[in-house]
Amino acid sequence: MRYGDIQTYSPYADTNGFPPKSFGFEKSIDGTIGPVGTSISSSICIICTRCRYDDIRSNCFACGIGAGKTRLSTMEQVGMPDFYQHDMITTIHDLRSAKLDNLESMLRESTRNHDIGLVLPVTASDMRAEPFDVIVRELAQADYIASIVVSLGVAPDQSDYDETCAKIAPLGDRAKVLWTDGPEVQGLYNELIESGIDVSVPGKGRSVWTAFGYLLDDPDIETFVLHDCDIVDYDRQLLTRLCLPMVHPGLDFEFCKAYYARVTDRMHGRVVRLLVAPLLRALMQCFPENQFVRFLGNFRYPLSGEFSLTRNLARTNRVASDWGLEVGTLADVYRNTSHKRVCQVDLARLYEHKHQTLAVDQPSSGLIKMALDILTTIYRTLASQGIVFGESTFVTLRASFLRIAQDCIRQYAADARVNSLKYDRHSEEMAIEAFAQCVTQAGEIFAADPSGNPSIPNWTRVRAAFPDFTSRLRETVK
Ligand SMILES: O=C(O)[C@H](O)COP(=O)(O)O
Repeated sequence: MRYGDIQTYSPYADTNGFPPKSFGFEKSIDGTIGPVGTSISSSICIICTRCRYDDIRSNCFACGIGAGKTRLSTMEQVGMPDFYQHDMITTIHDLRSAKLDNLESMLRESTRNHDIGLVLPVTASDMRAEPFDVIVRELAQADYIASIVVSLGVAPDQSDYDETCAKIAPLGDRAKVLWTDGPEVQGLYNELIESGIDVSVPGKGRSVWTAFGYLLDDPDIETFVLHDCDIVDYDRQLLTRLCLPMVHPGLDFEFCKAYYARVTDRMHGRVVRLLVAPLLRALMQCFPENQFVRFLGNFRYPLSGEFSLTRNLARTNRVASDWGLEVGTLADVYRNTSHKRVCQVDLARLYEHKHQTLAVDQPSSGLIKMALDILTTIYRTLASQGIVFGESTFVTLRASFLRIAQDCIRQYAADARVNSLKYDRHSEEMAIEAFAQCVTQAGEIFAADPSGNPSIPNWTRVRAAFPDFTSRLRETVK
């Protein structure tokens, strides 16, 4: 079965037209049985992860109206769960809604001889927002994480650093703030820049790369995990699911990427749904033999910012400094390991985060900038594999993209209708028009500069030139 050929109706809207997350029925507390997702009377209620798990919420902070309704865990649902596997990578589903206690005890057992380092890229404004406090509270109980690096960027003032240190104090000595805008770390960056290693572009990519360097200096850390800090309604189950595939002694994965449904009372994930999913199908039409495009097509949420990887990959992967970070990471994973060692995991939650604007007249910000960075990263990766792009390639790709994206809209509209989600078809049509323009515009950017703004070199290269760099970085952070 090729995805995209079928229409799916899912209680948790699936972004790429993949098979639904689960089929079956559930029961509301008054005994009424209905399709999964309908026993909770309001669609907004689904943003509260906890409402998914057999508890009765009288005061759901996300929606406040979950009272009197209960949802049976997936295991108790009547019907067949989604256990669909793609052809290249492994998918770890949320089949039985495993309880946090079980996951944590498995993780504690698995990490007896296996240290995990967690990277939290955060800006000063996200550090001051409510989700960060929740994240710290949850992590205080995550004793299976050996080291936590809060990589603080867009934080020019000493007070930003001081406040972050104060906020993470409950995490104890295992947590450190890596202040990327601070004078000491800037001094280290300058040293690299002067010797021709370009780390001049600030952003999430550089923050993540620097945190990897810090963790690499600790020889005990075997698994590196990363998640964003703007996740609304965070709980540490997300973290356990991201770590387990990497650390469980019975498994042999080297890279694990998260997926989830970005849904509240409507579908979000506009770039994934309206750009990346149709683009990958269009690329498959243009380059049916290309394995990398097929590999990307296996990911249910290729832009998720949450992933875990081995020490070896953290050392050998390059890191893009722009919005190409997620797709660029997948490109390096594809190059540096076997697809058999790659998995994606359902974080067993609906995921809400802060949203950026989609303003067509602002190509240097918001979702248009994100789209351009993603497209140029994909084009450059394909070119590096020997794919030849002519001007007409981008014209054809755009035409193909537009037609497929229109089909996607029809699918999302149907999915939204059956799930009682709001769906603004007009703004979705406007978005794909804007993204279609990006397809050719990114082609021009690529043609003008085929290798482009290079990614930050990998740590193997940096440590070859400066063997003591990571230990000096570590000292600086301490
Ligand atoms: O994941 C995405 O597609 C982008 O981050 C945009 O997400 P949003 O539509 O939920 O803001």
